[in-house]
Amino acid sequence: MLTRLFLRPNSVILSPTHFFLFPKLSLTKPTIASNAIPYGPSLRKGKTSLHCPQQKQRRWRQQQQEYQSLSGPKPLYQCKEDQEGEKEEDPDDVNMINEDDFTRVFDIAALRVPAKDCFSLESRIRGHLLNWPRIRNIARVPGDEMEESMVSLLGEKGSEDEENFDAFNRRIYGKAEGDGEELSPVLYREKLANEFNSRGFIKFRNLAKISRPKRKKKKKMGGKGVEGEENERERRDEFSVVEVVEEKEGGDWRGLLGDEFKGRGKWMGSTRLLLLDERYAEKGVDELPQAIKAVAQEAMRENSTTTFNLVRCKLTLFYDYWQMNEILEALLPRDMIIPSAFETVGHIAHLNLRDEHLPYKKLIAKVVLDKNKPKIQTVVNKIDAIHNDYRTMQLEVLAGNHSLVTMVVENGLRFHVDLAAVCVHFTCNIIEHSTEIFRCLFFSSLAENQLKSYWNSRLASERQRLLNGFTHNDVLCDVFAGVGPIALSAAKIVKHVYANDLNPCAVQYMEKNSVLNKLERHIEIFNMDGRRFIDAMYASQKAQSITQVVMNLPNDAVEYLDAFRGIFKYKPKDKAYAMPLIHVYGFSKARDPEFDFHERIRIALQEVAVNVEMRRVRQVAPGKWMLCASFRLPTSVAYAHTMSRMQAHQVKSF
Ligand SMILES: C[S@@+](CC[C@H](N)C(=O)[O-])C[C@H]1O[C@@H](n2cnc3c(N)ncnc32)[C@H](O)[C@@H]1O
Repeated sequence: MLTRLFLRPNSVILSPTHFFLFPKLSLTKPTIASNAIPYGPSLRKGKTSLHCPQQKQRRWRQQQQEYQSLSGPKPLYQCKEDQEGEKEEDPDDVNMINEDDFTRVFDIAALRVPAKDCFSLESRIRGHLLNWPRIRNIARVPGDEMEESMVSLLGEKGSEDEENFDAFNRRIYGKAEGDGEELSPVLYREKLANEFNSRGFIKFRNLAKISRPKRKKKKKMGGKGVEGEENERERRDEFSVVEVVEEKEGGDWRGLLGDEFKGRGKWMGSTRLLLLDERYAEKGVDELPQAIKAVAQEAMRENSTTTFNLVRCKLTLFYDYWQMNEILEALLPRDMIIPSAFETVGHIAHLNLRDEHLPYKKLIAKVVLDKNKPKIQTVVNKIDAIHNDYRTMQLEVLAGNHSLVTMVVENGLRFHVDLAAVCVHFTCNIIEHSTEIFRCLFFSSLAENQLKSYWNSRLASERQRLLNGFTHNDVLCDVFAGVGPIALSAAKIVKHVYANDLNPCAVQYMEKNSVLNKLERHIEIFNMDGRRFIDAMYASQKAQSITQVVMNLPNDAVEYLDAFRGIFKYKPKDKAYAMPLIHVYGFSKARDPEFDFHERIRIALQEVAVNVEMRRVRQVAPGKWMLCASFRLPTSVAYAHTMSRMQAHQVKSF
């Protein structure tokens, strides 16, 4: 999977000496005058706060340290972070990110409205609401919540009679309906029995549900059950807090909207805050737009008990609120390109940092990790140029855990990919190095210096397209199968698959993955050179059954097409063999990539393949395309008696 971020020069104005040290900037002043700042939330706006819990904790730690230096003996309690704080400051140290410095407090205004009306009001005045990304326009008011069932027991707001409280009393203490006398235990049990049937409560449906929770809904972490939803809500709310700092007296509202808008002396029912657009932060009631007043008046007319209040609020956005690019913009030097994308393989994020990023690699990785948890657990970066035939390069774990064994799920199948054995650095081959981030990985451990396995998440949709062309009558040959994303997915569809790869580790993983996905009976796996594999397949009885061949080694696959020359040369010509449909991948930098690729196919086959279906898979670098050509093997090639120049060369050198 590719995660895209913004690609733009860093626009934060920081002094060069402060570039990395955004956290060391003044905590009390916004970094830039807010009038120069665009609309919406920004780290360059708002106030930093010394009153949020994290800030308090930090100050407490500072005080502890001061105390230590003054009084000599260490305090009895010293937290782990304090101990770590004694280390010398390392610019590479990921702890350089001080999350508190990303806390911003914004003064805003809000309408305090009855909870039951908040959604309809929100949709009617949406254009005047805050509408900040990831911040809900409707906020809860801590302390004035009451359960719906409790409210219905207490009765409608404003009703003066005591009846509802009697009913409430009766439910709790088991009093009789009319006289309020307490029931005898026998009568009370009988009354309760009437309220049950065999499946649970009749009157309290919700209680009945609680008493019989559905098992599936009991999932804990991230599940979509009741608990999962609650966790999700908590998580979503963690990055921001809305607090009411001042309630405007209702006098103004009374003048504008009627007598009901008076101060909140007693509990008026559950309420919600409708967060108003930032431009109304300092406005009074009479300065609010006519549209808001009209909606309030109308709601008032419809229900005389409805009340509205204009309140001043503090919206605090924490480190968790800001997106990766915003944090990096603030941390990295001015004019530096913000790392724009990373590739993921299971729980691992792979960065391809430029040289200029290297001094900040741990910082960048920490932000990537923080902002993509829990899916991403490890962040790695290429640390060396591609330097051999296999175009291997070394990767370095920058942040998170060092586990590089991961699992990728594609097409409902699970694929184990072992990115390295034990060492922090590991070698990985890529098909082609370019300015673009990371293409294909052929991972291997440094210790063994051999390929581990290959995975390219970017080709998932291409693989799907290919799979759509297979039917259960097909027999497939995957010449360069890797750990088997095409071969194993196809094994679910087609009659049989013959899969091959030169890399023994890839083959080992392909075998493991076939067992893991219970497909071992539908696939036969080989470990040999692609050209030999084609020869072996067509020299055997399997030749007649093969209907499709996939050749996905984009740098070289086309050169292997010569292996198809003469595959049927010893077969009787009168027997009509079905020619396989070949899907071959390749790169082209030519101005006309399709023509160029067609030419290379023609040279390898020494024939012109007709009806070639050519498509551009994706652009892998500026001016460079990955292509896929699908064509039926020409009969003249299959029955050819002359060898291709490449085959002849091979025989000679052998
Ligand atoms: C681009 S990967 C394709 C893997 C798989 N088809 C996929 O989509 O993930 C190419 C694979 O070809 C293998 N390979 C490279 N040279 C080979 C050769 N001469 N014969 C057979 N396999 C080879 C590599 O080990 C690698 O796993």
